[in-house]
Amino acid sequence: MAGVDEPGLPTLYEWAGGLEPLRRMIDCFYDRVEADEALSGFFPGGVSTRHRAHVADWWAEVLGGPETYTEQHGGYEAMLRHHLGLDITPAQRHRFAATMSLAADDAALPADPEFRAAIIGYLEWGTRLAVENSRRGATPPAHAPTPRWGWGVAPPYVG
Ligand code: HEM
Repeated sequence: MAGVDEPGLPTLYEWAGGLEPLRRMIDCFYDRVEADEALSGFFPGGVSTRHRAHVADWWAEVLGGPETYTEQHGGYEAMLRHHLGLDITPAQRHRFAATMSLAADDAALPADPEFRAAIIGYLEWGTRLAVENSRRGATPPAHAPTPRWGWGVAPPYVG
């Protein structure tokens, strides 16, 4: 899948180094979540390998990689379904986002400001939507494409 940026720019997926580094980030993230008193309650019994793989596939697709989540795991509709009714609080959202930022460091993802700003932008957006969609009685769009994220206002500087 092409990125959403100007032609010639690498996708965020390519810049990250492909699926393996994203899997590493998600693994580091859920290892932290399992030990986190604010977040572990969402995953009674721990976070399965299957769950970790699905979430890594979601991130890969959003960042411009292969469309595995849409083709094999149910796409936007499945992702949405998993969050309905979770009733995520703002404090839990913040911990989730901060923990993912730490996990990006744990996994030694590229640390340049442009890449990190872009993925944190997606994280902030996605977690805030997750809070809204998880509220009791929420009526989010039933169908939507899997989002695509790009570099936004700060692509890598090419001198
Ligand atoms: C950028 C933000 C987020 C992304 C990209 C994301 C992604 C996903 C995806 C793709 C799934 C489904 C995995 C599958 O298909 O098996 C999922 C499930 C889940 N997510 Fe999120 N999520 C986000 C935010 C959150 C937040 C803020 C929380 C809670 C604090 C949360 C808690 C959960 C839980 C508990 C499940 C599993 C539910 C179940 O198994 O029934 N997520 N997430």
